[in-house]
Amino acid sequence: MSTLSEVYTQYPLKVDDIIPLDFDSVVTVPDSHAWPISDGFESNDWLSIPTIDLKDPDAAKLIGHASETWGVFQVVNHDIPLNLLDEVESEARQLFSLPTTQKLKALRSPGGVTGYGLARISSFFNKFMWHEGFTIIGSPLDHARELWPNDYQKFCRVRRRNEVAWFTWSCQHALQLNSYPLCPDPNRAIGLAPHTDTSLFTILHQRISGLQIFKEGVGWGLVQPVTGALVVNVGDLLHILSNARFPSVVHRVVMKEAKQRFSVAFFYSRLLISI
Ligand SMILES: O=C(O)CCC(=O)C(=O)O
Ligand SMILES: [Fe+2]
Repeated sequence: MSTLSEVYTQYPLKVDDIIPLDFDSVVTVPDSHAWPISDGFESNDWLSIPTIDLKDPDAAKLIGHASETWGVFQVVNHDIPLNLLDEVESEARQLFSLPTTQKLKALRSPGGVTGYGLARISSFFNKFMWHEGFTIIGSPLDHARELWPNDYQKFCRVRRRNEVAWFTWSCQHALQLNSYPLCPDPNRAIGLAPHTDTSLFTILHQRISGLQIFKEGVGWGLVQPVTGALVVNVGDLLHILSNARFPSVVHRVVMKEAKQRFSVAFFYSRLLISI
């Protein structure tokens, strides 16, 4: 079986599908980033996805049920310190606030997986998204050195503490930092176009609303941010391994608040333990 890195090397992207817009330099949404108005980005409906307390004795049963019926749920009481989530977001904020020329020093290579750039799904759409991302697999040391030549250790330390806190068993994973800059016309732009994650499952931290889930028979609805909660969604691998018992949830990001939005996603992939 090929690894993700091998597949990406075999199918390199065009550089245009990697370099984000210089968001600070635009006052209107350029045509390249303007999506059809009919896509309903302005809807403010909330979806009441389940919130599960991990200290609840029935948590495992509730997770199974939520995964089958929704493919997505939120968890609270997860024991990941809230100050660590704050610290990771603060590092993301500092990274994305760097001047564009600096960020481009850590640009993902055309056949690469890690570094700064547009979402990998960009090449599947004829419009660009209002998004910039930074992907970490393993150590981000080389990219961090490019971004902060004199102060790269702090970023690596926070990333390492984060990894230790989030990963209680051994598996392949990627950490994705997402930034959705302030947009002059939020109803014409999309943060991330509809997609499913290729992971087994994804764990996401969002503080500001914008994540929407597509629910069959209901349509698009926002996932309400709950302080300290993490959003967990089923990805394609689990969908396949469970013989479609757990649906890989279709989701997107719309521009909802007049603030730059950040999110942190962990993509859990192949488990290295035998089950
Ligand atoms: O920013 C979000 O809320 C979602 C991010 C996401 O879907 C992704 O990184 O795959
Ligand atoms: Fe996603």
